[in-house]
Amino acid sequence: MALKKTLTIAGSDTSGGAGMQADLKTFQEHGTYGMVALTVVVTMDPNGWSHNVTPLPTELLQKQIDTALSTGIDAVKTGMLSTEEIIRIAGDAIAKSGTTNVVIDPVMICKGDDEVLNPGNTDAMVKYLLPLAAVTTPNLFEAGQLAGTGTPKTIDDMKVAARKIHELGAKAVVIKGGKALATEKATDLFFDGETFYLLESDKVASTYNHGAGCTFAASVTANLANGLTVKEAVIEAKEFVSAAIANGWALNDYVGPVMHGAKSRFGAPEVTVTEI
Ligand SMILES: Nc1ncnc2c1ncn2[C@@H]1O[C@H](COP(=O)(O)OP(=O)(O)O)[C@@H](O)[C@H]1O
Ligand SMILES: Cc1ncc(COP(=O)(O)O)c(C=O)c1O
Ligand SMILES: [Mg+2]
Repeated sequence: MALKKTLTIAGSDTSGGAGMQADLKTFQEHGTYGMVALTVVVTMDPNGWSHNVTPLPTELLQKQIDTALSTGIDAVKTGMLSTEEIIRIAGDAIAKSGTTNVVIDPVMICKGDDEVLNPGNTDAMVKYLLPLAAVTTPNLFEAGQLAGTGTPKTIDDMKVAARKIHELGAKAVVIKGGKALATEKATDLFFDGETFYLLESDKVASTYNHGAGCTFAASVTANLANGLTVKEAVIEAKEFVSAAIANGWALNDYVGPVMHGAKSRFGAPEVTVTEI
């Protein structure tokens, strides 16, 4: 039986919760065939868990992309890209990929680490990636950077940022309020270019949410490959990640990854969708 082919152009989170590890686990859970073009390797200091990001040579990234694209892919996502050159290479790859199922997760920051990867990358993402996006999935901070509005603090701020990001070329936008937004529920704003929707689920009190953003975007990607509409894809992804967060666990004293396979094992918390 032929499977839908999903590619992630992303970094390796050696601790396994985020990055391409989250993407592959999520692709598998959605019944798609996962492939990786690796951009950077993230390692952690065993004493204190601070992150170290090591880029791979760009020629090697290009060879991986050529390999994966030659198979004919059904959907592609981007994750941690780290330099302007890598962002440009990813943009060229997506333009050549032959699929419009393109999910741009504009990773600029890792949870628990305050350091912005490379502030100059925002311009490159706007130039090379947003115009190709069927959907982009910034968190609050990333949405503020892309839109140039500063970090949204309210749903109205999120609407303004989503509209700007849509004007920059992304066909649809999900701004993840997550636990940072001061709302009772875990609230994300979905904008399809015409209508705004709130996607809400119960906020999980746990801090074991490492990899939530990658898991959400990978879920959207696999859903698009499987033929869902963008709206259907983001709603299922919200269910998928809510289940993963609700079952997050402690890997060690420093980090708690989400449980990528939770939805199929334990079911998903309820997600409500409200047009606003
Ligand atoms: N504590 C939480 N409880 C329930 N859902 C959450 C929680 N934190 C984040 N989410 C959801 O997880 C998804 C990823 O969001 P977020 O963690 O903000 O992204 P990122 O990892 O990119 O910063 C979103 O759908 C968000 O609403
Ligand atoms: C390789 C890599 N990609 C992406 C991320 C972003 O992860 P999140 O899903 O928590 O936004 C991280 C964070 O550690 C990472 O190491
Ligand atoms: Mg993220």
